[in-house]
Amino acid sequence: MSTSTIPAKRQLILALSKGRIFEDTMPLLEAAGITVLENPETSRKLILDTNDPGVRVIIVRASDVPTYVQYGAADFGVAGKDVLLEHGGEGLYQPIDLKIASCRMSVAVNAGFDYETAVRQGARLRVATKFVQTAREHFAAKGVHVDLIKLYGSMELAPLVGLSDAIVDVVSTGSTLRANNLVEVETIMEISSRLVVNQAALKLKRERLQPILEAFERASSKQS
Ligand SMILES: Nc1ncnc2c1ncn2[C@@H]1O[C@H](COP(=O)(O)OP(=O)(O)OP(=O)(O)O)[C@@H](O)[C@H]1O
Ligand SMILES: O=P(O)(O)OC[C@H]1O[C@H](OP(=O)(O)OP(=O)(O)O)[C@H](O)[C@@H]1O
Repeated sequence: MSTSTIPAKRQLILALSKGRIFEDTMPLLEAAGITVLENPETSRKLILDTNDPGVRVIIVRASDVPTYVQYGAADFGVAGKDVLLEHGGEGLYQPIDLKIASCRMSVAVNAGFDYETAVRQGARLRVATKFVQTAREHFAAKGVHVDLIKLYGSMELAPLVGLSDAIVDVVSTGSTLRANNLVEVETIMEISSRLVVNQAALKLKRERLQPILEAFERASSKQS
């Protein structure tokens, strides 16, 4: 059956990012009976077919997943809590914590930097991060004055070359911090990835979406 014979309200588009989110979402899709027929690591295609002619996967940057879903260009997607907090969640229904791509959001500094004393003495800190909303809220709640420097990657470099006193970044094994002689001084929050659904799609395509959401929920609760 070609996609053109499937009514629009039965066609679904899922937004995923390459790498850990794509890989960790595959078993959940399999649990819903959906197999992606192409591998984004080896193919340059951005729209991937599945064994279900009514379901396609689009490959976008991790931080762009909420935007595609918010505007309805994708019906649903998978995004980290870190990314969702920066986006704000407008237009998104977030029904399931998939408990994949688990990590934590932390503050880290150069091994020699006395963060506690700097905070206690009311120093103004320069903080480099991709997660400016989360960092702003964290330091405001602590009453710490910060100048935030927006970066798009490799945050760990910033304190090493004097761009910042501290970073706010995600940490999993801690090996990137250790390799760069940085220490974690505060955990801001635990992070995992969530299923996000376009609010209009949830109403208009509920019949098609519901069984997939239920399969994701069952499969993710088995993983935890
Ligand atoms: N080291 C890690 N271990 C486990 N989960 C992680 C790790 N790093 C990031 N994550 C989680 O996985 C999600 C996707 O990470 P990924 O590295 O694929 O994208 P990114 O490079 O951070 O995003 P972008 O390409 O938009 O800059 C993150 O939003 C975060 O929730
Ligand atoms: O504590 P660890 O296990 O070392 O993980 C932390 C690292 O993981 C992420 O980077 P990633 O591997 O996703 O590379 P990226 O920054 O290029 O996305 C994050 O930005 C840290 O650098």
